[in-house]
Amino acid sequence: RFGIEGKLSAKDIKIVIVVSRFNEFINQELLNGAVDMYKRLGGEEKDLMIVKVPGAFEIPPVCAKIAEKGQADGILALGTVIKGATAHFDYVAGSAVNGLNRVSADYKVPVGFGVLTTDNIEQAIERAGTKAGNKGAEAMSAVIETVNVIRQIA
Ligand SMILES: O=c1[nH]c(NC[C@H](O)[C@H](O)[C@H](O)CO)c([N+](=O)[O-])c(=O)[nH]1
Repeated sequence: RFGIEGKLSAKDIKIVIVVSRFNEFINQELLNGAVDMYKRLGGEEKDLMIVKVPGAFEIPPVCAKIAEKGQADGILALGTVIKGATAHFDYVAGSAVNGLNRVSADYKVPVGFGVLTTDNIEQAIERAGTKAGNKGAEAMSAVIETVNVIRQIA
């Protein structure tokens, strides 16, 4: 059998969004875009849960717990890491992406990567619903599609 691809349908797909508060001016827009996309793809309120954490560094462990308890068909991680004066950016951004890769691999659960890692605030705003689109909406679409792919393989 060849040609597996995932439909862009959120029907009966349980999604948990884990969103961080740090840079919440941006993250609120990523969340708005993600929720809007979920509804547009036919997702229902009852199948969507939103979990807030302090910063991007705390996203992976919470995603791991959600995945371990089998509470979601797909997980969407939303956050914004903006390069500041310190090297903190590298550690936070690196730990977020490495941590999420582990969750996805360890629990075989699709994880949408909606964590912005930008050099400055302008770039973050561009990706949170202005000229470069909305990374939250894009990542939601990607995780929905991937859940539908996985369902055909299992
Ligand atoms: O989500 C972010 N957390 C950030 N730091 C906080 C980090 O995620 C943890 O919450 C904190 O270190 C406490 O564990 C950021 N910076 O420091 O720049 C950032 O840009 N984005």
